[in-house]
Amino acid sequence: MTTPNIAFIGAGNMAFSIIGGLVKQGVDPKKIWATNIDQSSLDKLEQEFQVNTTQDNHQAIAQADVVVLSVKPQIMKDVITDLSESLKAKNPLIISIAAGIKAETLQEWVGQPMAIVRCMPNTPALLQCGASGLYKTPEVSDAQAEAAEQLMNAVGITLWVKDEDGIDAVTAVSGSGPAYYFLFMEAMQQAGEALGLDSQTAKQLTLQTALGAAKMALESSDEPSELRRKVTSPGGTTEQAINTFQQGNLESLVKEAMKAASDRSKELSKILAQ
Ligand SMILES: NC(=O)C1=CN([C@@H]2O[C@H](COP(=O)(O)OP(=O)(O)OC[C@H]3O[C@@H](n4cnc5c(N)ncnc54)[C@H](O)[C@@H]3O)[C@@H](O)[C@H]2O)C=CC1
Ligand SMILES: O=C(O)[C@@H]1CCC=N1
Repeated sequence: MTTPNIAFIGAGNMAFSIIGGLVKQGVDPKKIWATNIDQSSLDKLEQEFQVNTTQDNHQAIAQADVVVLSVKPQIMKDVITDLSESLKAKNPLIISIAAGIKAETLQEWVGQPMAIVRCMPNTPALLQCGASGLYKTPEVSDAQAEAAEQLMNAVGITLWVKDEDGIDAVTAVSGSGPAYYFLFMEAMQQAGEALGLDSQTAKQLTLQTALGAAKMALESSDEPSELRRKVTSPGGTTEQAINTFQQGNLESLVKEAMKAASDRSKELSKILAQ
């Protein structure tokens, strides 16, 4: 892909994953600028990926065709207010990865309508296995939308949502989703240990099983429910485990948990817009 100059403002965990994915995909690290108030985070990025780094957000924006806003939602207002003049002067495509901040709010903080793509990525971007949901404002040109899509395609799959509310759902599914699977892995490893396996054996079996199940679900023409059926012999062992999960209302718990994530995204939109 022809890479634009990209500035990551607030390059912490999530930006680290995206930058790592981009560089591993062959993007020229010299096209990437990363900023942070914390010099040790910048040193790590520079050592691992040889990208340009600076503590000066204005300097990074001055180089950029695309500005990725990747600070925590709670400090976004202060950061944008400070950068408002630089953003207006450069007029880049802005990609915000912050959970729960509406494009309209970002535009208000900049002080004028801007081309904004809201992107909800996830940390497996580091391994080019990310999943991102994208939403664009009317100010985004076709070329800019394509640039945003290409950028995030370099680190995984991208799907556009038509309504901005869709980003709340994407956040609950794939943005936060890796943490749900990690929690499940932790629980399976602990349960394996409780059944007598040593910690390393329980861990390796758990992780390889997660990988194998995800690969099968992705590559098979069968739906996950059918793949599950094929593992579950009538009167066998899996049936006992599945029955136990269902008696514990796993499905409704998952629904409730993901609604809580989506509700928090909506709630943040209201709180942070003030
Ligand atoms: N971590 C995740 O899995 C995901 C995070 N997000 C979003 O990504 C954003 C960042 O999240 P994380 O990377 O987890 O947070 P983080 O805290 O690791 O990264 C933010 C970085 O911004 C730096 N920073 C603070 N003030 C700054 C300033 N004035 N100028 C420059 N840098 C500054 C901090 O030192 C920190 O390293 C959030 O808005 C979050 O909603 C979205 C999807 C997934
Ligand atoms: O927990 C959060 O708020 C962020 C957004 C999605 C994943 N991490």
